[in-house]
Amino acid sequence: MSDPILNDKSEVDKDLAPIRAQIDAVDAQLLHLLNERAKLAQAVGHVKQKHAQPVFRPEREAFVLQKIAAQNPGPLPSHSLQTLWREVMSICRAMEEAVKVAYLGPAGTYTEQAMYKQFGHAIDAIDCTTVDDIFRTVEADGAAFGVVPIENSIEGAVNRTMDLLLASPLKICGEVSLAIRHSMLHKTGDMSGVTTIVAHPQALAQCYNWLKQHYPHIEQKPVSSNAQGAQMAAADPSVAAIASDIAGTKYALQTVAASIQDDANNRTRFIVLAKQLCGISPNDKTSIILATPNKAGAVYALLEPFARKGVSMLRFESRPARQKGWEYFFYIDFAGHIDEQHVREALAEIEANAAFYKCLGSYPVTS
Ligand SMILES: O=C(O)C(=O)C[C@]1(C(=O)O)C=C[C@@H](O)C=C1
Repeated sequence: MSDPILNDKSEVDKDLAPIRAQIDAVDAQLLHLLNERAKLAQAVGHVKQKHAQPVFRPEREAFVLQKIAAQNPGPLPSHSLQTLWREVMSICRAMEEAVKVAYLGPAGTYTEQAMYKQFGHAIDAIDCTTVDDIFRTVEADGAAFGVVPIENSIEGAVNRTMDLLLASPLKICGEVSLAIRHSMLHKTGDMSGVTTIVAHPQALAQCYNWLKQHYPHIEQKPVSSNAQGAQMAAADPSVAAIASDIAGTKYALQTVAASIQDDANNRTRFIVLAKQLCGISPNDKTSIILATPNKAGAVYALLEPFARKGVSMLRFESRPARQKGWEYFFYIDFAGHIDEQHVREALAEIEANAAFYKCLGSYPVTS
């Protein structure tokens, strides 16, 4: 008697074979077209080299991604295609030149995730131990770009980044927003012998209620990054770490509990630092730092040109000024690009009246 399972299998194979032949044919076309695209990127690379232009053009990539979503006939979701296209552009870019990007390491941090989200994986990633290190590396041309966290939806601004932006000559040429999902990670998954939970102080704060409810008696120890905590947990079973599942996989840890952050909408925004300025994209924002003379109504008066010229403010943060004479520096993000007429006019008036003015750059908005 013939085996029914084998019979079924050959039936399935018979039905699949013609569809798989079509997939093979489509793959061959994709392969050809992707290589054609890479050759064109190489040609772009030669032109850029001739005119000493930077290889990475965030505004052009923003246009390409917008076009992909606008022209997408489906059924593939646009956001998935955009993820794919970021990698395609990353590989094409690498054919022009290997782009060096400094990030807050070690491997497995959220900053690493943000870097790959922005640049794709075909880059030379350089891991740095502090935000200061990233600024220094890019300033000294050790990397063309740096990715640093700037604000978290629960914890607010990353003060060190804000302070360094004030002093550094670097510009902002991009931003990345990342959903932050923390997991409790342990070498074996058995928490009974754990005496210490380690994580970056922001991660400990973001899981405050969950930790109070589940592990109120275990000591919490802040470390310089969640990935460093994951490394510690991998080496010592008395240590558990709060970090991403990606870090867990990287350091061969078990997930004891996933998504333990107190706020389900926990997001961190990162910025991309560079020496280069960014051209106009389909949807830009600009970041500036201001200080006003210390008198009543000064901030209102200083920002009045924004209202008059129709410029929308997106973010307003203050940092205490250390120098004498000013009380605060104001960090302002607004919609638009410095090369747009109405923005240029508003900024010219603001700069003329400010006690301090610094433009950090215009760059494509990302969700
Ligand atoms: O259009 C360019 O300037 C390119 O270099 C091509 C390309 C792409 O692959 O589409 C690659 C890198 C740039 O960052 C932008 C776009």
